Parts: sequence; structure tokens; C-alpha cells
Amino acid sequence: MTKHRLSRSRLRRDARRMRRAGIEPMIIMDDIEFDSIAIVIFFRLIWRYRSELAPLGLALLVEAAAVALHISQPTWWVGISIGAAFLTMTVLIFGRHVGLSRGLERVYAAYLVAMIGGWVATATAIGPGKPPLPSILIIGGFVSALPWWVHRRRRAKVRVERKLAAWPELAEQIGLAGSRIQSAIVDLWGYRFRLALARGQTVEDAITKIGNVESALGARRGGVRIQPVPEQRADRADVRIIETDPHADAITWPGPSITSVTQPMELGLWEDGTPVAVSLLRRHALFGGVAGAGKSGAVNVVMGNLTAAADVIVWGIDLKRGMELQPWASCLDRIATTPQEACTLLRDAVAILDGRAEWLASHGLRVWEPTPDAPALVIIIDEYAELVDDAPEAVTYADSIARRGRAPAVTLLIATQRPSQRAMGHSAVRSQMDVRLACRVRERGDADLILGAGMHKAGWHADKLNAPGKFLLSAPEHDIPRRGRAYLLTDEIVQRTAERHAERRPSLDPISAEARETPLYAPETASEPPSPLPAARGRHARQEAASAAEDALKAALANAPGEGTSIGDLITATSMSRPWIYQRLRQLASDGHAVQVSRGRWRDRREDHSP
Ligand SMILES: Nc1ncnc2c1ncn2[C@@H]1O[C@H](COP(=O)(O)OP(=O)(O)OP(=O)(O)O)[C@@H](O)[C@H]1O
Repeated sequence: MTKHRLSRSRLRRDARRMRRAGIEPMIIMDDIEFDSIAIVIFFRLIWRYRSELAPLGLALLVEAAAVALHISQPTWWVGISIGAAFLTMTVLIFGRHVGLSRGLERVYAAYLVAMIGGWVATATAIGPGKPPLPSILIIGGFVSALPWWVHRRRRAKVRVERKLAAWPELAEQIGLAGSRIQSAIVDLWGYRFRLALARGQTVEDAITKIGNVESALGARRGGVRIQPVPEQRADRADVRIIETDPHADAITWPGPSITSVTQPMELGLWEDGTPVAVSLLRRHALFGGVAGAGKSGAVNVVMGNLTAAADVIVWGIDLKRGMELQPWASCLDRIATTPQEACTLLRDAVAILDGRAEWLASHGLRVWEPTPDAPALVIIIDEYAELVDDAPEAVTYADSIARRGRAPAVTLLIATQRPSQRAMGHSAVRSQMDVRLACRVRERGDADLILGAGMHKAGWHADKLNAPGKFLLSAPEHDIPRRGRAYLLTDEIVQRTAERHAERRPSLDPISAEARETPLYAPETASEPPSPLPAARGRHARQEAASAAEDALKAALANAPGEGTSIGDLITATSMSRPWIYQRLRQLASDGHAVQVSRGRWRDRREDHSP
């Protein structure tokens, strides 16, 4: 046999060529010891199966520790017992902070700590070889390892790790040579990883290779999605592998995803298993679809989230005698179940909107920033068509809120089966909806009614949705037709969530509360369309109105008698609302220009009469 001395780089090059030709290279050189190959293979196997072998490794470690402790420190068993008990409690109580998110996982980890601690303490005292300690270690260790071996998430993680370890080779075969996997996450529906592309490769290159990626990773057809990363780096791509269809069954609501109305809330999952997140801050929403398509289900998800946020108040109108919203009654600041109540509720909302708009204008502010002390107001109207039929005068208020409610954070969420012109009361409400969620509809035209003209033609096929809770979502951040499925809240979950959230609901801020008590537009005239506010007439007109009112206020204070003038007189003199008057009086008082003579009576500051 001729001896060949080959350089390593040459070997690697040849091996690569053979692989490309479909031959798995097997290089045997007579200067390599067979036993060293065996050792390498042995350690490779151990590394490959490290997760499955972890219990064995742990048992060996425990045995070694016990031998060492028994020989050197046999009296330490007391300290070890106390330490183990302490650690067991710590794992149970604080385990969630180290990744043990589920209760069962914490119990298992605590059980292991207690078992190992107890065994090591006993072995330290009497010696690890003393019966029955060896049999306890072997049998107890085996039994304790069973949950670890069968744990679904662990096995899925290991399977994905092994698959991704082969990526460099796979990437070379599918034309993405040089790309690297930066991080991977395994979840319920499959796994996803971030790909660092090689120099010169683009996300579009990766997208054109989707079929090859599916084949290389053994995924199902259509089971791989490749997208640019949110940070818009051209040399990175997010790859998602869907192994289980997330929409196959109802998806249980995982709990609220927001703590503030300023955050986007999760309504459900897209087909690729990623969450559907949408913001409702300063946006009106329309949920449509045939009876039984899941509108109320989607409203429940919104309720579950909004009631978890401390900076939003929710009012509800449910003319089906409260059938849909009643379970949330404890979290609703107000609920209307009759046409008359609905009308009053919407009229009050307009008064609040006006009060806030005026306050914003007088402070030179553009929008109402929700906080727990000054919460946003969301009005949920279930089956809007019933409101139109039973309380037509309420539509004027709804229209007003739809047109002017965004900046003062007074918004509508309307659910209706078919938002035709008639069902919407021939108002502009539908055109003002910023977020549109279409569940299944009967006819193509109905998709356009909910989502907007021409949407069906553009691929928004809400008539093809085939299960309750499935939807298409159109919003400023969602402009491509993708199917989502809403989370499902069972009646028990709704009840439990409402009970839990009821304690932490905010109340109306003073500006809004005062505006509601003293509406800018008197209730008698309420059924007429409200006249436009200064805020709606443009900046110049608003400034003029504000400065004229300011002058009138100062003049009224200057002309006030010694005992001061009443708030009612100031309202008459300025034609402004009570909150505006109070706010300006507070400001003038702190600047030293006005004084409160007695309760509700004010005048300007005069040297001779100063109190
Ligand atoms: N996200 C969902 N996942 C699975 N099933 C759902 C989902 N949403 C609703 N469903 C099922 O569909 C049924 C009807 O849903 P829902 O009451 O929400 O429909 P709807 O569109 O509000 O109907 P209606 O207009 O009559 O009030 C529910 O009882 C539930 O079983």
C-alpha cells in the first residue's frame, strides 16, 4: 500500500468535491490511529446525545460529590440537608425567573433538588456505598429521569438543534453557502431562526430559495416563511418553519398581552403561528362578519386586554339585553342595554370628547396621552345595526365620536354583521374606521363593505374564511391579506378574567367627569347635530376663540364685585365650558392674577380688597 501524506486543507477540499458529486467521503489513512477515531466518535456521540444523557451525567456527578464529601467532611450532612430544603423552596417560589415558566416544571425541578439533596446528605453521613443508597440512586434516578426524557418541549428543542447543526452543509447545497444561524426558538407550532446571510446575499435571494429550504429541513410544502427582520438589516432574515397548523383547532387565549392601551394587543395568531398584534390607541375599529363567525369572540379578546390596562376606561352598548357584554359588567365603567341608555351614554361620550378637546386646545396640545389618571375611553357597541334601528338619534353622537374622537382618545369599537349604508344609519361612521377585522362573510361584496371598496379584488377574500374566529385584518400596520385566527375565551375564562381585572379599573379623570356633568352642548339640543368645536375649525380660528374667551374671562373677573362672581356667570360671559373655566382660573390664581373669594366665587386680584 502506498503511503500518501495529505495536507488537511487538501483533504477538506477533496471531501467537499466528493460530497458535491453525491459521494459521502470516507478517508482512511494509515497514519491515523483507529483507537483515536473511536474516541472521537465516542465523544461526538456523547455530545450529540448530551440532552438524553444528562440524567446519567447528573447521577455520576452526585455519586462523585457524595464520595468526596463522605471521605473529607462527613459531618456536613446537616448543612447539606438545610441547604437542599432552602433551595427546594427557592426553586418553587422563584423558579419562574430562571425559565421554569410552568408550575409543573417548577414542581419537577424542586422534586429533583429535594431528592438529590436528601441523597447526598445521607450519603455524606453514612457513605454512598451503604445499602440501600446505591439502589436508590439507580432506580430513583431512572424513575426521576422519565419525565425529562418524555418532556415534549425538550425533545422538540433537541430535534431542532440537531437539524440546525447541519445548516452550514445544507446551506451550501441549496445555494445559501456561508449563511449562519444566529439564534433559534422552538415553540408550539414549529421553530424559527434568524439567519445571518453571507456577504452579497439578500433576503430576496433567501425567499427565492424557500422551496429548497423546505426540502433541506424536511418541512412540509408551504411550511416555511422567510421575512426581512424588523430592524431592516439587509443581511439578516427570519426563517419560520411551521410544523403544526396553528389554525387547525381553537386557540386558547394565553392571557392579556398589554398593560397599557398604548401598546399593541394580541388578538390571535397568523397562519405561521406568530401573534396578530394591533394597536387600538386613538383608532376606531369595525368588526364584521356573518352570525356565528366569531365577532363577539374577537370582542372578548379585546375586552380581556383592555381591562388589563390601567389607562383605559371601557363603556359598553349591548342592545341584545347585555347578552354579550354583561359577563364583563364588573370591568365596564358603564353599560347600556336599552336604546335610551345607549343614547345617553353616547351623548355623555360626546360631552367628554368636547371637554377634552377644549382642554387640549387651551393647553396647546394636540392629543390626549392616556395615563391611569387621565384614561382613554373606548366605547364598544355590539351589533351596531340594532342601535341604528332602535335609537336612531344615537347615530348622530356616534358619528361625532367617529369624526372627532381620535385626538381626545375617545374611540369606538363597533361589531356588526353587515355594515351596509342602512345598517350604519347612512352616517360617515364606517368611513372613519381605522382598524377593520373581517370574519367570514356570505358574499364577496360584504368583504368590501367591512374592509373597504375594492378590497376583495385585491385579495381580501373574507368569504373564503372557513372556521369561526378566522379573520382578515386591515389596519395601518397590516396592509396585506393574511389569515388570522382569534384566541378563544371560554365563558369560564371570561368570568375569571373579569373578576381578576375588576379591582384595577381606573375612573374618569376630573376634566372628563366635569365635562360629562356640564356638557358644552345642552342635553335639550343634543338630538341636533353638535355644532363644530373650535378644535374642528382649524388652528387659527381656535386660537382666536381661545383668546377672545380669555379676554372675556379677565374682563368678567375685573368687573366682579368684592364678593366675587360665580362660575355660572363666568360661563355665560365666556361661552366656555366649566372645565375650561376651572382650568383657566387655576392658572390665573397661580400667576397671581385671580383669587377665589369664597366657594365658587372668583374675582381678579386687587390691592385694596386682597384677602
Ligand atoms: N376564535 C375562535 N376560535 C374557535 N371558535 C370560535 C372562535 N370564536 C367563536 N368561536 C365559536 O363560534 C361561535 C360563535 O361565535 P360568536 O358568538 O363570537 O359569533 P358572532 O359572529 O359574534 O355571532 P353573532 O353575530 O350571532 O353574535 C362561538 O360559540 C364559538 O363556539
